[in-house]
Amino acid sequence: MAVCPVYTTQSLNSTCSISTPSKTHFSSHHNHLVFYRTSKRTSKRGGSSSCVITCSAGDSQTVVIGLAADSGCGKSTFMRRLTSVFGGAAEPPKGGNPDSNTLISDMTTVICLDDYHSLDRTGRKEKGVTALDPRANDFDLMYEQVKALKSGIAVDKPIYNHVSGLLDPPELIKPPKILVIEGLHPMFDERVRDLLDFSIYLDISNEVKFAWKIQVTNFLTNIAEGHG
Ligand SMILES: Nc1ncnc2c1ncn2[C@@H]1O[C@H](COP(=O)(O)OP(=O)(O)OP(=O)(O)O)[C@@H](O)[C@H]1O
Ligand SMILES: O=C(CO)[C@H](O)[C@H](O)COP(=O)(O)O
Repeated sequence: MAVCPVYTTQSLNSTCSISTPSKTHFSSHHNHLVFYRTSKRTSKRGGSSSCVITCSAGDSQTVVIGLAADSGCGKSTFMRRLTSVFGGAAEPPKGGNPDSNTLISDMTTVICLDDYHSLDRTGRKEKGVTALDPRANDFDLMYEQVKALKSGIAVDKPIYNHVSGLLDPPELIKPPKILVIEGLHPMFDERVRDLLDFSIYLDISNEVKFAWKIQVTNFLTNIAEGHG
């Protein structure tokens, strides 16, 4: 399995290319990437190595990228960086639900798979399952909607409201050039997995994960105590 730092150029249909310098490293196996941190590596010639990844689909077809990671492992942070490289600021749908999890930029729409929770917060508590449990997610709807978007058909996607813990009325999602589905389970269901042109897993060690959690907790505590 090849391993190299992510000084990566990706090109889509040879018309769009991105360059994302990062300290994160990845290993490449077929078209699946596993990101992780490691010590600095250099090529045999002494310089940093680089890797070019190409992902393409038919001109009229939406390219679908799946980004999987556990909660709090940097999916949003990674996506913000990725979408900004594709162009334009990523923003929630204009005039829509202020608690929408969707981000739209010039070429890219990022859908959060939390929106396919079939059980709301109370429902999960009653059933004794977490959001990570496949039984708490509607994979049939996820498949139907990702398939429709990939085929150029708009969908009314549900919204899981992280503020209230409830399922809100759906929002209209139009097919973008690049569709990113990010969340706990973009690769769990075989039908959804087969729709992915490119998949990414952020594999964050517990040590780093806990450090980030502490960072967030300290930040929120400071705000709550008025030191923000
Ligand atoms: N590469 C990074 N370096 C340092 N901190 C990071 C990095 N990526 C994410 N973080 C921090 O980790 C925290 C969680 O990141 P983020 O919100 O992107 O994760 P998430 O997977 O989208 O979370 P959730 O599942 O709750 O939606 C944030 O405070 C963010 O600043
Ligand atoms: O972010 C998550 C998974 O990706 C959350 O863990 C899950 O959606 C449950 O959300 P909440 O704790 O707001 O009810």
